[in-house]
Amino acid sequence: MRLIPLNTAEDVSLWSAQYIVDRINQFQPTAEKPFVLGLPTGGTPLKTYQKLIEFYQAGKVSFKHVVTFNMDEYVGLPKDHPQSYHYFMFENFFNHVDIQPENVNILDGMAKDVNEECKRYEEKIRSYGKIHLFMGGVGNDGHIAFNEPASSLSSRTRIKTLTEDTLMANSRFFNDDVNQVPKFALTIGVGTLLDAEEVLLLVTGYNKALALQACVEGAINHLWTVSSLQMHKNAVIVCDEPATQELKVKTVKYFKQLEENVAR
Ligand SMILES: N[C@@H]1[C@@H](O)[C@H](O)[C@@H](COP(=O)(O)O)O[C@@H]1O
Repeated sequence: MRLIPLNTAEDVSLWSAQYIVDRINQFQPTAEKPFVLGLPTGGTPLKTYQKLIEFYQAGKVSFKHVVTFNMDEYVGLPKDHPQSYHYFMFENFFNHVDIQPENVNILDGMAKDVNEECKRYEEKIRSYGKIHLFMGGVGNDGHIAFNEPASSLSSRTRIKTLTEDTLMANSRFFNDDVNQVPKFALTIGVGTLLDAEEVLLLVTGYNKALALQACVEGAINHLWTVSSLQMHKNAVIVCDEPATQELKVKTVKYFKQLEENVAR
C-alpha cells in the first residue's frame, strides 16, 4: 500500500488527476487496446474530474480510447434524474471530454432484472480483461463503492441495501430529506474492485479520518470494507491533512518519508 499524505483537498485532486493522465499516456491506448478506467461519484472526486477536464483542454490527455466502468448506481433513479450517478458523470465529466459514449459503462439502476444487469456488468468488465486503474472514494463508515459494512470481501457486482449512515450522509444531495434517498443501489463488489490492476483511493476531510485509519492501520475487516485494500498488490491512497487526524503521527511520518525517497 502506498499512502500519499498531502495538505489540501485541492492537492489531492491535482495529484490524482496527474496520476490518471500519466497512466493513460504511458499505456498509449488505441481502439484495439483501450485503457480501462474505473470511476466513482461523490463530492470527493469532483475536483479531480475538473482537473482532468483541464488537462484534456490543454491537450495533455485524450479519452478517445478510454473505456470506463462506474462503481455504482442507485436503484430506481432514471438516467436523467439529477442525483443519478449517470447524470452526475455526464454533467461533471463525460460531456466535457472526448470519450466515446459507447465506451461509458454505468450500471442501470432501472433494469427490470437487477441480478441479470449485475451479471452483464461483470461479464462486460471481463470482456476487456481487467480494469487497469480503479479510482474510488470512501464513505464515512469505510464503505467502498456501495459495499456497506459486513459486505463479503470477495463479493461481486450485486444489489445492496444502503445503511442508515449512508442514507443520512447522502441526504445532502436530496434536499436533506433522508426519505428521498433510494434505499438500494447496484454496486461492484469488493472482489470486483480488488481484481483491478491498480486502485487509487481519494480520501479528504475530517469526516473520513476514521475510515482512513481503518484502511491503513486497522486489521482487514468486513465492517470497514475499505480495509480490503490491504490485500491489493497495488493500492495508492491519496489524502489531505484533515483526513489523517486519526492516524498515528508515526504512521504519517513513515509514509511521508517513503514518498520523499521515491521523489529523490
Ligand atoms: N457510493 C458512493 C461512494 O462511492 C462514495 O465514495 C461515497 C463518499 O462520497 P463523498 O465523496 O461525497 O464523501 O459516497 C457514496 O456512498
